[in-house]
Amino acid sequence: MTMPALVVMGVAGCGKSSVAQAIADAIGGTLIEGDAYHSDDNVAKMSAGEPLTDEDRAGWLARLAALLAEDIAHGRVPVLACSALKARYRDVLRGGAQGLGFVFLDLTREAAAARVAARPHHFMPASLIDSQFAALERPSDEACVFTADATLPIADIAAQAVRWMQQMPGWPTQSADMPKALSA
Ligand SMILES: Nc1ncnc2c1ncn2[C@@H]1O[C@H](COP(=O)(O)OP(=O)(O)OP(=O)(O)O)[C@@H](O)[C@H]1O
Ligand SMILES: O=C(O)[C@H](O)[C@@H](O)[C@H](O)[C@H](O)CO
Repeated sequence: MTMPALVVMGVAGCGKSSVAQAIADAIGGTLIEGDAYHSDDNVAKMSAGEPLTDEDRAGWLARLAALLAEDIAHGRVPVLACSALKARYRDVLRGGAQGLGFVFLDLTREAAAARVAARPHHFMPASLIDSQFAALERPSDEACVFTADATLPIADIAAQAVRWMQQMPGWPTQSADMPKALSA
């Protein structure tokens, strides 16, 4: 089955936005920054140090699934940065893109906390890191998942992910020419 789109997933601070951007640049894909689609209520909740519930995330995930479907319908290859912490959240996203691939950025709690604490102006407080790990269901036995060591340099993670996508059956030939920056 063709992999029509990719989600870069994991807990806060794992590098979703940075890696998704690097992959989108490498394959000529379209970046979707999932955090930009949280409701004001969700952002206010996280800013106040309260974890989101399944209910809080439901509308957000449905919107992201619709965005994936829309991009694919327009012939684009979306690369979505989205926490997608639970298996059922990933299923909602798959609803917008059958055969959706996932790059899971694996990071320890300590490393995630250090990264989030180092950017105090972001809406996500470091106090929410424990709740991120409590919610996380690792996508170990799901289809089309590449797990990356999130402590590697961003360009290396992106290069590994692009190589993984390129060996997936039916991956569009447009990604066959890997930019020099990622081919080392
Ligand atoms: N592989 C990496 N090595 C070192 N630092 C990184 C790496 N990836 C990301 N970072 C840094 O960690 C911080 C979080 O990165 P980024 O915003 O990409 O993560 P994120 O998962 O999208 O976070 P969030 O969802 O919480 O916004 C940034 O300061 C970024 O520069
Ligand atoms: O599902 C969630 O709890 C959220 O998407 C969080 O993961 C944050 O939005 C993100 O990581 C920003 O720090």
